Amino acid sequence: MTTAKICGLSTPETVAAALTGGASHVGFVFFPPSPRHLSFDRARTLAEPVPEHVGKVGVFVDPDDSLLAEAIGAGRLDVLQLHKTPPERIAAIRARHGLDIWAAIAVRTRADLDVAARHRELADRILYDAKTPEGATLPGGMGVRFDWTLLDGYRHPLPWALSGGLDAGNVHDAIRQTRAPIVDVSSGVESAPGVKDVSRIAAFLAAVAKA
Ligand SMILES: O=C(O)c1ccccc1N[C@@H]1O[C@H](COP(=O)(O)O)[C@@H](O)[C@H]1O
Repeated sequence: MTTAKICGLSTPETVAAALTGGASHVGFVFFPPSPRHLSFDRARTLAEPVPEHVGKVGVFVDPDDSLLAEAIGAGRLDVLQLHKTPPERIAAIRARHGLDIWAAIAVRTRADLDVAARHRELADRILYDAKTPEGATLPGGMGVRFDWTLLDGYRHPLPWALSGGLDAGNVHDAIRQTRAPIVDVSSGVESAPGVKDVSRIAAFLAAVAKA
């Protein structure tokens, strides 16, 4: 069965929608250029109602130790999702914080998948995400999708998850085609950048449950 992470939540109402709809994970972004960036106080409030069985994922872009320590404490994080973070830094973060690590791999071509294999001993899960355009402010959360057929026949080095441009209209096909164990969405359940929409969250989670 495929489960779902709803990422970039920033209000109690949308966290509640994710929990009611059966999300396995909720994502909190700690990256100031993002419209989904959270203060530590806001993260503390949002994490409060999340039950034990739902994973709280912090999303970071090559974070330093003080950001990680504050965010982990405020958001009571279970998982660190790391974008654009060099492998040796991932290893150091994992050793220091002892939390599950999801290494985000930016994918546009088959060659990009080679990066995933380098994380075999370093991460707990690979998150295949679409590569955003050259010069983009964000390495994710832009609704960009990659060619899912690149994963056909690919021997995954680790447990994995799929993200990039998913929404309620395409997630069924994404799951059927890739057999992703976890699907991850951000902009596909928004009405504007950074503005999550409870009905889109419900529709996405219903589509995942049906797939
Ligand atoms: O969402 C963000 O603002 C963000 C910022 C920095 C790194 C990653 C970010 N989002 C991640 O991007 C993917 C895909 O998003 P989308 O569904 O295509 O909008 C998702 O894993 C988010 O966690």
